[in-house]
Amino acid sequence: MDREVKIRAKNINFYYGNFQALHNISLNMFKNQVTALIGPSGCGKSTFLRCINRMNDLIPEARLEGELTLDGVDIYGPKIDVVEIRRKVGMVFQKPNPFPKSIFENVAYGLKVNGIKDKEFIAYRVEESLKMAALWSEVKDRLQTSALGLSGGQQQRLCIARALAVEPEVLLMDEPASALDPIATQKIEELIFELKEKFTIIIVTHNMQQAARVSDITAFFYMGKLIEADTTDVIFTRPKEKQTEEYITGRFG
Ligand SMILES: Nc1ncnc2c1ncn2[C@@H]1O[C@H](COP(=O)(O)OP(=O)(O)OP(=O)(O)O)[C@@H](O)[C@H]1O
Repeated sequence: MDREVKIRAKNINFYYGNFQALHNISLNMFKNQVTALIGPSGCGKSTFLRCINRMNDLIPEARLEGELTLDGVDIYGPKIDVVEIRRKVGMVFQKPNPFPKSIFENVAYGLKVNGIKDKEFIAYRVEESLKMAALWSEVKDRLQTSALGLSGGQQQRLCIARALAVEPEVLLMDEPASALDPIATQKIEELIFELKEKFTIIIVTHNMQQAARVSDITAFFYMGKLIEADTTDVIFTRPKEKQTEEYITGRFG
């Protein structure tokens, strides 16, 4: 398969003060593929994910070493505009976190923050984004009602639409379905499958079946180290490392 590297991590070390949370992580993440980060609690999956859009910058005493590139450009380079990185690399969190505003305003938010004032364009992007997030048909007649009136699954798809509105290239998802029921989870998984046609997706999940269902590449983290990364099929059927095998067969973690 001809795969284009979208994000390249090379020898990443990450520290919270004196505590080293990531040890020498090197991983290629490919365009239009889903990369799943799996591993037991506290192994550094979310930390690694947050390095990609510089969310960890907000944490005092946090420090990164190594090289992280997006389309070959250093995400931590001196000339980088962090706001632009976060536009290109959108994020969806574990708990749906819509703003206490209307459905429309939630999706339009990022556009307005980016200085877009053209109302017609905003309305067009809101509709497009809600369609991409498979939510449009459920909300098109109530766009001006509060987002907080939506179900948990709908709220999460709204947060995905909000992330998509500013036309990102990469979508980071930190356990996006862990707070949802099985039906809402299935919808999110189907959505991920559709979205990878347009975006590069990196997902943290505790749920190994989910990783197996949605991802092309799986990376197994353990105690801040990347133990093994390979195609999802290889990781789940014939991993090379004993620790990976023990984890995916449920013998620890
Ligand atoms: N803001 C922070 N300050 C200090 N230490 C932190 C911070 N965030 C995470 N850590 C520590 O870094 C390590 C990795 O945490 P991280 O949240 O990345 O793991 P994780 O694999 O995503 O875990 P989980 O699956 O439970 O979310 C843990 O030991 C955690 O306690």
